[in-house]
Amino acid sequence: MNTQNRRPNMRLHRNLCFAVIDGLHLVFNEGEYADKVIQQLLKRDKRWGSRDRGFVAETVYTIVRYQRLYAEIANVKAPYHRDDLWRIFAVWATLKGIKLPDWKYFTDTPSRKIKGRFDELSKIRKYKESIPDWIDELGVKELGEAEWTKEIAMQNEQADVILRVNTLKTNKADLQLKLQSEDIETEFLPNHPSALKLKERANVFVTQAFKDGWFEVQDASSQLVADYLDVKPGMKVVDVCAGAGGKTLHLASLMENKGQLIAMDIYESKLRKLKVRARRNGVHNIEMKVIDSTKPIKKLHGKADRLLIDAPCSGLGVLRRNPDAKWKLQPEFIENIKKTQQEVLEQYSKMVKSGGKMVYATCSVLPSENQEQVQKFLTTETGQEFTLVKDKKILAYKSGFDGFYMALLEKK
Ligand SMILES: C[S@@+](CC[C@H](N)C(=O)[O-])C[C@H]1O[C@@H](n2cnc3c(N)ncnc32)[C@H](O)[C@@H]1O
Repeated sequence: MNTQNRRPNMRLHRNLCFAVIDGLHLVFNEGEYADKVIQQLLKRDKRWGSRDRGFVAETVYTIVRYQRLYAEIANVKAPYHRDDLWRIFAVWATLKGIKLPDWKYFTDTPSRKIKGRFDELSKIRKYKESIPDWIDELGVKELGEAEWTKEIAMQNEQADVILRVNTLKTNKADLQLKLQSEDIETEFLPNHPSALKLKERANVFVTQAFKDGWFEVQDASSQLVADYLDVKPGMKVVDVCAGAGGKTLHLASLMENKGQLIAMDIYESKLRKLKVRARRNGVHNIEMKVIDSTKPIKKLHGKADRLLIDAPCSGLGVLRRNPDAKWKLQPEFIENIKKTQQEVLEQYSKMVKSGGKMVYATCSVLPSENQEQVQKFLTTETGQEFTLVKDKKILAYKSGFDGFYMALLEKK
């Protein structure tokens, strides 16, 4: 785990630590999203170099990841007073072996006691991995003790940055060279035909290659979804939970910009983001439709060669990217989202034409959101028209990438 990543030579800088404390306050006490908070924090001081920015981002993320463990060791309870946040920070720094400066926030920090408590609590998974009791129980129930223990440990690791090359504009080798010219080293990933992995973290969004639409940032597991749908140029393809279009853009590349790609979502704001991304990617064949009634769906009944249902889910496969989800998720949300998953399968699958195919995917590792949903769907009246061709369950601890599920179904 991260806490054993000791950095004894690191010096703490006051303004960076203040930024971390402010960020933790916003995430823990104001319920803001960690990624948004970090984005804002990094704009705070233009003089910060990449190391400073890295410190702020990584420290906030790590403390959010290990909130329960650190708060327990620091003996503080939410909502956290500013002094409590400093105590949590001191726990993080002590466990990393960082020498605490003589600032007033750190007087009387009991370093030996902190290490002792850490050793004790590390024997208990819900503290060690810093998860609410109910998520721990759910994980064990769904995946079994052994598998869950490994999976949740991996879900606490920092995720690699993976790019997907936009083959409408370039190829992997040229992208690699172009990034190299901007001091960003990458490597290819076996079994992921469009992926490049960054050897070291870097802000890729400021590169010319990104501005020119040569790549998108997309995890390696997520990149397998569009491939799974087996699209061909010229087809009519519907991406019905398109969001901001990570997978829509990939589908457009695989379709070589030929054919019709309909991106739908219940939120217009998300589709607007897709519009901007599509322009940068040089994608011309996307039509966007907001689902504001059953009408746009019914109009497409029996029309699609391919359908992607990238369903809303618990996100329990992507905690590495969204560590705050551990604290934001609620059991009722998961129960409700499972109902939505059945509904979207039932309603949207009607868009697939006879002989057409559909992929149901989630970024969750829970069988109850994945294979069990597909099995349940296959027993319904609509589902009986489909056969399951294949499915893939990706666990982060086995793959090294996000936890994902995808099932390919064919309409008879
Ligand atoms: C997993 S996210 C999609 C991510 C996106 N496909 C991507 O690759 O970037 C699920 C999406 O489903 C949308 N959604 C939620 N309920 C929906 C519904 N009933 N019908 C259609 N879309 C829905 C959400 O707004 C969200 O954008």
